[in-house]
Amino acid sequence: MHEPVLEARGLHSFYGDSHILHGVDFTLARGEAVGLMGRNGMGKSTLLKSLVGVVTPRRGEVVAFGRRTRGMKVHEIARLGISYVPEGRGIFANLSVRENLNMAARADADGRCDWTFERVLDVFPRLAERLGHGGQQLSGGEQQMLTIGRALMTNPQVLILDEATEGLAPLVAREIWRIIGVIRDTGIATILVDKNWRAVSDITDRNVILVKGRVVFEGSGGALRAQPELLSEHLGV
Ligand SMILES: Nc1ncnc2c1ncn2[C@@H]1O[C@H](COP(=O)(O)OP(=O)(O)OP(=O)(O)O)[C@@H](O)[C@H]1O
Repeated sequence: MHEPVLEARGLHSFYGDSHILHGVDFTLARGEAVGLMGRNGMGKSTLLKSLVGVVTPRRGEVVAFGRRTRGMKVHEIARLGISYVPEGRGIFANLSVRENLNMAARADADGRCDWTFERVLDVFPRLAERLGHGGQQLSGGEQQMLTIGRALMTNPQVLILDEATEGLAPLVAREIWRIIGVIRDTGIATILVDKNWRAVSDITDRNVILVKGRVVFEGSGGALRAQPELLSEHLGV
């Protein structure tokens, strides 16, 4: 296996007195795509937020690119090469598509700029046709594309997508899945959370199921499909 780029070791995270993560271990290797699954409220978003420093774990540690992140600020962790796209869309509604993309641009931690404006537009031909449009003029699917495009403009080594297809029509969601597949093929390590476990596991190398803040399964899409009882018990399908 490749070296880990992001790791959680024995994470315990809380909101006030609510104990949400109960000793979660999680690893993402360089270039790997991992699906994070589980029913509503099981702690998926909390794990993502703990990995990127939005939530500070009370116990355990997060290691990003070999560095312990405890005490680091959210933007400092991001600068190591992690782009986190939370639920909902992170664009500037009053700026154009072009401005939204250019604003996000930065080199990676080694000063490399593999993802240029042009390359991002190659992945999102739809955005290329709407460069002058304001964010608020875009459809939900286009806003999601712009959100992911902005994430790529930061030249991340790790891309974390929480519910990227939420609320999108099936055809639009399918286009987003195609794009996520293209991004994975470029070698960016990816963590995906999405209600559509089938679409997730078609793309990922490995999948992790969380139940009440604990990892109960880790395996390939094939292993997941071969255990329908897991799917019905933990994913409600
Ligand atoms: N800011 C918060 N303050 C208090 N409790 C929270 C907060 N955010 C989430 N929770 C609670 O923490 C638990 C885990 O939520 P989390 O969002 O991590 O789950 P999830 O698996 O991502 O599910 P969902 O798909 O519903 O977002 C839930 O019980 C939720 O109500």
